[in-house]
Amino acid sequence: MTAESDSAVGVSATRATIADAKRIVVKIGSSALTSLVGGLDVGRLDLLADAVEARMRAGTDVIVVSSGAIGAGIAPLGLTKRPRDLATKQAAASVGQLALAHAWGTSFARYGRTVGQVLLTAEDIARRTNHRNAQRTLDRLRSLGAVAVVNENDTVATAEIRFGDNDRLAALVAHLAGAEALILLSDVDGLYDGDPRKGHAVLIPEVNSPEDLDGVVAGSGGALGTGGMASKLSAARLAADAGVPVLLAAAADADVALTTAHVGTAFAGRPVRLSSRRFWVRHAADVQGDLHLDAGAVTAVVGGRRSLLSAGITGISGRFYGGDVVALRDPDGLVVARGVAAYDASELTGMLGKSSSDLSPELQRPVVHADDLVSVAT
Ligand SMILES: Nc1ncnc2c1ncn2[C@@H]1O[C@H](COP(=O)(O)OP(=O)(O)O)[C@@H](O)[C@H]1O
Ligand SMILES: N[C@@H](CCC(=O)OP(=O)(O)O)C(=O)O
Repeated sequence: MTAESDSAVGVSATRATIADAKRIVVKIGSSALTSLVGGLDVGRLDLLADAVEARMRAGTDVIVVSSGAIGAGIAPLGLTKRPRDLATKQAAASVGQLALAHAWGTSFARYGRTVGQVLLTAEDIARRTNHRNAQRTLDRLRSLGAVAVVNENDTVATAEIRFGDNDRLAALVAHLAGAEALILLSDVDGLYDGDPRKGHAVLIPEVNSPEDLDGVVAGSGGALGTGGMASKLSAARLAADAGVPVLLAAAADADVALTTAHVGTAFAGRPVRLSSRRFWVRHAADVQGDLHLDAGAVTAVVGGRRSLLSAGITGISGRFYGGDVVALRDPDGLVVARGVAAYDASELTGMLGKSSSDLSPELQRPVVHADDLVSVAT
């Protein structure tokens, strides 16, 4: 089989997985749902609800992640462009979220379908107990036949604890909900090798490995979008780690995207997904402190996938407790891995640089066990 036909098989396999998935997350970007002059585009929203309803009737559980709160709040507040400061963004979101939820509710009511609004902060996903709460709410909405419409809880999220963009939120929700596919709908019809607004660019139909992204320039978003193409690529990587394939397509093609998936760019999921715990360590958890490693420990942990022992730690920073996630830094200060610390920072202070035989028996466990450790490079 030639390399070309191999990749053709890859194309149909990923798209078939997306088309056949029994649980999916569909994320709609602000750029597709709102405009600066017209505000919320209710006609577009109806078409999206039509496509989601059709897929649900075909037997798939669908969770919607809808951006657009800030975009929908701009005109009613008499603003003329997307605000930049946090307080005005939050004011716009508080006005716009009401309009957005109402529009989704009205649109799905055409089918007798009930909508549940789920507003999440990054903390709701970073803490494992909150994480389970969100999971239970989504599960119960599904079992009651309602469709969940998720957005970031913009009015309470501060700059430090934001998801940053809804592409990332959608990928985290896909993991949390055990979805088998993620569909990102935007104002662009797929991934191009460069920003299509800036001149000639070529559509990339399939991304099967990081090498397929060589030379791709992921530019910024439009006047209303948040992260541009860079945030979609990092969300696709995050979803791939959870074994979830991603389709990036235009919202105008939502019907095709949600039926055959024969449109846009398809990103393959990892064949071997990270365990739920390691996924959480790498992508979802908040980092509470840092461990500074010597060169030998970096090699053992990153290259050899071994547990981190106190002998290889030269310093610590931050106030963390056993069970918290910490960043592991190399001698140049670069983060090379993340892991769950087995000890409190206060206990670790007296253990630095000591080999296990110099420590009392209760302190001889690894500082970060290999099962709780994820390199940031792989
Ligand atoms: N390499 C690229 N391929 C496709 N689109 C790109 C690329 N680089 C930048 N873009 C721009 O990213 C925009 C989509 O991002 P964004 O505005 O954040 O969308 P959304 O609101 O759907 O999240 C598109 O309008 C497109 O012009
Ligand atoms: N929570 C924000 C969405 C921020 C965001 O990520 O927007 P987008 O890049 O359009 O998906 C809002 O509803 O306006």
